[in-house]
Amino acid sequence: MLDLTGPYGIHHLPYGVFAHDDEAPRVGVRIGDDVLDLAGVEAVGLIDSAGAFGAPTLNPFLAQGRAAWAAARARITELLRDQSDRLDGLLHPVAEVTLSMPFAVGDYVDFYSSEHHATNLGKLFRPGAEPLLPNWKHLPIGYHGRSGTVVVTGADIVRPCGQRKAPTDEAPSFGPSTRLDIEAELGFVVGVPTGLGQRVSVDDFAEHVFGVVLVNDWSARDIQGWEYQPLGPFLGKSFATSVAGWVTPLDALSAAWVEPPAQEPAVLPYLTGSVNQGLDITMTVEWNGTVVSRPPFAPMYWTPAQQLAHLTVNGASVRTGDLYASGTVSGPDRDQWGSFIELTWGGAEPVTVGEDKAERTFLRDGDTVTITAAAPGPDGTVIGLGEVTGTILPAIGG
Ligand SMILES: O=C(O)/C=C/C(=O)CC(=O)CC(=O)O
Ligand SMILES: [Ca+2]
Ligand SMILES: [Mg+2]
Repeated sequence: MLDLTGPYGIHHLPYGVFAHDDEAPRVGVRIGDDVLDLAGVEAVGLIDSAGAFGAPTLNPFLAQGRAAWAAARARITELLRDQSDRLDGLLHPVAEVTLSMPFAVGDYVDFYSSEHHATNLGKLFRPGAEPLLPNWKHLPIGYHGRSGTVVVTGADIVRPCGQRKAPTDEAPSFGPSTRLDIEAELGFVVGVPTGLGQRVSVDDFAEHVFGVVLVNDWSARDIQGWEYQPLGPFLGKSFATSVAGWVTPLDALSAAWVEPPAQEPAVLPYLTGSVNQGLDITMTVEWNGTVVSRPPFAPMYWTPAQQLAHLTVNGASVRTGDLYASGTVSGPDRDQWGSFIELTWGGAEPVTVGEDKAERTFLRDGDTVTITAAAPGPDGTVIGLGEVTGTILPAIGG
């Protein structure tokens, strides 16, 4: 029996790319603990995606736009409700498939939209200075990341090497990062592209963005702390960024929209709109199996629609498969912070993790971090987002 009511029930239907046995990777939709092979469903004539579901990435489907996304979702819902035996052989247990990158990442942008995270990092990176810089409440701060190093959940993360220089060091040194960290984030996946010179208004967000995916923006704080001024993060974050294998369509999140925090001072008109909402999503961060934090997305200061409006206000185009991440999701309370540099306050206050109750400040080789999340679905149901996991491997050639 298919599980139609759980966190991956019929109200959710996230898309991913999977391979089963020796078959080529193709698009599937998750239902409970199973994956429905949508390329197979199309091959037997039960759905029509103009071939998009046979592709090894979601990109062709993402490019089709909101009407096609809605039609596919309606048809898949109908087929699963019928539980027709025509789907026999097209459902595979999730445990028996291999997930690959769900979409080919176009450009990758990382924002910095949690006031709590920005304040904490300001205090840790720039002690004695005003933690929030003067521009922070006027525009969603972000930087362009490295799309070629975005990897899917389960990929091992090799500890990066680089230059670092603590304020007390006389000169920089080179070696494996000793302050390797995570950042729990929510990513937004662009479906419908824009041309050069075109802006996406706050109200047009849902015409362009297909859905959301959990992100772990691995960060080497020692490398970052030395290199980041004045141009921002570079090699301290570009070695790897992990995403979950399942992309949750916005259409599944209709019950999760919430009023975002009030913005004071008032923002410029291009950052306003009649539909400008936050999402009631709560993440769970596990370090070697121990839950160390539950970051809430609802208090994020800048909304995803404002982020996209800002990203395109200068006429920069977006492409199908572009990924923009929210920035680290940290809430007001200590057990809601989305990075270890915050949770251990710069490495000064270790946390206890794992079965062996080991003390940790930053990541050690062999450590595993897993991020999941939950959001309200329609009629009291729950949407489970997940999971993005990665294990740290020793540095190479340090
Ligand atoms: O305040 C800083 O200098 C640095 C902040 C970050 O490292 C955060 C970042 O990558 C953006 C985010 O995830 O919020
Ligand atoms: Ca980040
Ligand atoms: Mg990264």
